[in-house]
Amino acid sequence: MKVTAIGTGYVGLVTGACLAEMGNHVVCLDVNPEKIRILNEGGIPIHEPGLEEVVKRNVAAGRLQFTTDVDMAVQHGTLLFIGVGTPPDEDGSADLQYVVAAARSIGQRMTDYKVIVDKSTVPVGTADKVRAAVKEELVKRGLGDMSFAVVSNPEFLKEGAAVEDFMKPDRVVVGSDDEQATLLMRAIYSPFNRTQDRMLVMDVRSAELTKYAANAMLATRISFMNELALLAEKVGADIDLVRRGIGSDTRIGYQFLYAGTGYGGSCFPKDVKALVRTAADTGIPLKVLTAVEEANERQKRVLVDKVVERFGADLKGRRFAVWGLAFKPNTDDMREAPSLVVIDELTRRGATVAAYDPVSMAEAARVLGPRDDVSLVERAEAALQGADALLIVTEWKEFRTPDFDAIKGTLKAPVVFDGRNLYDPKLMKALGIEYRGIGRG
Ligand SMILES: NC(=O)c1ccc[n+]([C@@H]2O[C@H](COP(=O)([O-])OP(=O)(O)OC[C@H]3O[C@@H](n4cnc5c(N)ncnc54)[C@H](O)[C@@H]3O)[C@@H](O)[C@H]2O)c1
Ligand SMILES: O=c1ccn([C@@H]2O[C@H](COP(=O)(O)OP(=O)(O)O[C@H]3O[C@H](CO)[C@@H](O)[C@H](O)[C@H]3O)[C@@H](O)[C@H]2O)c(=O)[nH]1
Repeated sequence: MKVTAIGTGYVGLVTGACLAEMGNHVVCLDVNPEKIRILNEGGIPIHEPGLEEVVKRNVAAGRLQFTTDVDMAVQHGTLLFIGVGTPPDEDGSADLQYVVAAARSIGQRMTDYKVIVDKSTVPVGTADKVRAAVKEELVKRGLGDMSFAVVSNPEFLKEGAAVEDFMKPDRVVVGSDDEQATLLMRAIYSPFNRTQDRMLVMDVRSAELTKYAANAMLATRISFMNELALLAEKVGADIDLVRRGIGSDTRIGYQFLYAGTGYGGSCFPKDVKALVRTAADTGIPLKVLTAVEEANERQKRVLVDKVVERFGADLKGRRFAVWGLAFKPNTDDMREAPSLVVIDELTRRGATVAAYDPVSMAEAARVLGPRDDVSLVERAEAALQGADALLIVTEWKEFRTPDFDAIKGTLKAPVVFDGRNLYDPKLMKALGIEYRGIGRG
């Protein structure tokens, strides 16, 4: 099939590459010429395990191309996947300007039947807005009768595992009110659907809400555990044992129950906000979700609260090693990363920071800019030099079994604040390391 992916970010590029891998002919369009230049020169603008191989293979096979040429891209696809950003607006609602712009650019150029697929995370009712924008452009061209469909197909991939998630989805949600479009969606997803039928076809509004419901549920689990971790500390319990204890109940399950430094990334924070906003506008305030967001804001500060408890509120003259800058492992993405709050809170109190991350050093340099109070170092051990304590913010694999002797020998005093509960408190005690995790009373 002929497919166009509009937007070559995490969602658009992964969608385009994975659909090409299944034999489709895919054109990926972006308005950012720099991204398209990198892709056309064989590079990948984001860090995503396995993506480079898929892209290279399909470019070489002539099934995948990248362009800024909107005319060509719109003409090419029968299915046009919109995967552009939907950042939070000032009031927390999703800013739909990029989605609507993409829709208009289709309406301004299409000459035959198209299925326009909303893959971006968008509030209920967006498909109607997309339909109206396309129609308006067609009417301007005197083509008001031209047939097209708008389908909702929210994406559930996780960064750091995007290719794997796309290739082996738990489910493919399709919101469609158009029979022909549903058939085409079934066809495009059939290779991902072979062992069992993973496709859930529903009405458009339910599909749009499903995406927010999934992220909100996962964020709720995390905030719930983070709050419980605060309680565990006070009552002398260990949140990790509590996690195992409840996760073993199949009704609860083990996933997304890790207490930490708060959820970050480009999705949970903005999607929780947007759903809270939609609900408030509708007159159905979501009280649980409002609390989820508040708990998360507090949680991002918990690690520094522990530093303050140990070293005092005035951190002038202190230096801290920070391990982990990306919002989670296996990505270089720092959008809404808890590390940014940790660094801000430490430096605001007068401390200096030496930070290390296995892949997001370039992104960190871009996001943080040149600063006297933050140095980005090339090796984890280098961050420890002259530091009063180590703070672990992201649970990269290479931090799981570090050289504890080196940590002890290099820090000014052996103090570790572990925002991801990577180590056994008993082991740390035995090693003579002062250790503070999350929720380990
Ligand atoms: N990142 C994720 O893990 C993830 C997962 C599921 C859903 N989503 C949702 O998917 C959407 C995209 O997220 P992302 O992380 O891939 O975004 P991103 O910021 O990485 O990429 C968006 C891309 O769209 C491009 N773009 C903007 N307007 C355009 C236009 N009119 N035509 C062509 N290209 C245009 C931008 O230049 C950018 O390259 C969001 O709604 C997000 O909530 C993201
Ligand atoms: O037990 C857990 C699990 C996750 N997190 C944090 O939660 C955030 C989000 O993690 P994750 O969900 O793995 O990453 P994302 O790439 O943001 O993926 C989420 O957001 C995407 C965009 O909507 C969805 O497609 C995915 O299904 C959804 O998991 C990160 O800061 C994690 O550190 C925890 O604190 N504890």
